Amino acid sequence: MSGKLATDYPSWAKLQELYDTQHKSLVLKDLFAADPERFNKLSKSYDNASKDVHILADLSKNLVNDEVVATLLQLAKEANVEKARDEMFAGKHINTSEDRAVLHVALRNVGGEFKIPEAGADEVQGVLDHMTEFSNKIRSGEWKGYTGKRIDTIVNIGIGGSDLGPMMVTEALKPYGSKDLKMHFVSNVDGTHIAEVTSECNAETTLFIVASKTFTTQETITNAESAREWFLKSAVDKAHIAKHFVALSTNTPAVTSFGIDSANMFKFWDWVGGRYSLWSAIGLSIMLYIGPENFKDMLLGAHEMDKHFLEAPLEDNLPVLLALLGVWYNDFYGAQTHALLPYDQYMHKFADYFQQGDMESNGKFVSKDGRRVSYQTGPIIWGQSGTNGQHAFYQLIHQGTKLIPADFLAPIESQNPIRNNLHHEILLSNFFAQPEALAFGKDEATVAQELGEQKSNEALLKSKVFEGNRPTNSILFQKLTPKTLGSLIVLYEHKIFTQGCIWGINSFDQMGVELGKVLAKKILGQLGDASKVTGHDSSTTGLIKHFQARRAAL
Ligand SMILES: O=P(O)(O)OC[C@H]1O[C@](O)(CO)[C@@H](O)[C@@H]1O
Repeated sequence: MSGKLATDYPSWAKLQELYDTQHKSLVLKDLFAADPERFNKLSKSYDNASKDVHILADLSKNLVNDEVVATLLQLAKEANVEKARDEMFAGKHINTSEDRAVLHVALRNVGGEFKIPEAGADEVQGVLDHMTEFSNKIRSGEWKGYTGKRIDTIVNIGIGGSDLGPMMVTEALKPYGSKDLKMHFVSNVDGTHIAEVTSECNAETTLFIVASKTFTTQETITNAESAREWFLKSAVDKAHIAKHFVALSTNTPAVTSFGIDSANMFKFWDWVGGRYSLWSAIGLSIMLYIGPENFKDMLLGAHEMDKHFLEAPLEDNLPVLLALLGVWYNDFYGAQTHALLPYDQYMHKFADYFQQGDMESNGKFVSKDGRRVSYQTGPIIWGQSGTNGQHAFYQLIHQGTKLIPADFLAPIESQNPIRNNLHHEILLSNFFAQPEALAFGKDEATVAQELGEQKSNEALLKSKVFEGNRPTNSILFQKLTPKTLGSLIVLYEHKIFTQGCIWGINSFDQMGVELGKVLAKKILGQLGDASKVTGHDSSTTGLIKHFQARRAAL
């Protein structure tokens, strides 16, 4: 990493100048009218070697011209994105604040193609083999619960990266999931979460997966202890825990002191960041559900997108292009957010997943070398599946006062082509229509013509105008298979990496989550006794005391 700030690059100043002098003329209607080849020039195809993953990313509905694109690419060069990328793949300790390598790419290094020194290939394969053997036993019914019955319910207990990835992927790959396993995910420390889930479980046939990289996370350990207490109410004998609790962690001593046999621990390493860990042992719930072969396919799809990121020239490199366009809106247009809008019901957790992936990675105001940056870093990521979002928040995207760049994603083939694909055609009509409406809008003259007599109603006339010129990426993929999903996730992972690199921040630590945790621990020690409530501001003290008084009156 260069240790530079984004503002140190000559292309940064050039982009500002381009924005100042040209943004008023970057009007999609005009840009398309001026260049009939715009779609062909600005849409990029990705096909893997075996031709079973196809992605088309149409970037033409962005507020850019050739000069802006060239300058953005120049920014990637000046920021040494390629060098930083190569350093990540080579195992350099690019997570500088924690002095760690960042090697989630090693977890999907199918066939050992990349030579990555720090990540022991044997160890990675060893854990995959352990996961495979265990998954096969559960899925075949060979693994029995304490009364001799097969496991039919999986409860993954974890939070953040130890929850969101497995949950998003098991939802996305439901068509590949086992019909014999019911999947649950418990994350929130609110007792309601574990209580509601266990109320649907039978202790004799439930497997709890305690997923925590550190095995110290308060929410996860509390939920795991409650699950163990619930389980022992039925099973009584602690020896039965071995058949019903497994752990996914880097922390062997904490796992064994919890009472989980080290043989039932699936290991990973400190070079796997929590929000990049679904490819590791943290993905055990995914493998149990979709089976080892499909899990391997997902890794392969991920690996192939890694290769694309490594090998494609910057101007054809999908993660790099998405990242650069994001920087253009985030830093020059002042866009605060970025919406992820998958038109595939199976991807309904995709935006939730990348809220952590992106915001925990790039929500940083300090550069790698400790300087306060003077520009915007990570955007607010949000969204939900289409067409539901259309009936919730699209009003604001179309006619609100904020610029909201958005990615639309959709499969060409539906997993459920019911009624001769009628639903899918309606869905995709919306997928095509929304970016068109956002880009080209509807002008006052057209509205007036449509209104006829009513056009004299000025307020009505104005309220029906769509200004357009709202940028989108449209990403069409063939079908949401394990391989394709693996590729799509990695597309966004490397987008985040590229942006972090340009902004000069460390995308791989998460210091911003610590302070709240420390304060909560201190407050927990004071909650039981009003006389102990000290060391807070008057608001926090007032709130705690109000809670204590109302609780005491119960
Ligand atoms: O897997 P662990 O160690 O329980 O951590 C859970 C999550 O907590 C965080 O450390 C902070 O939210 C995330 O980065 C991580 O994914």
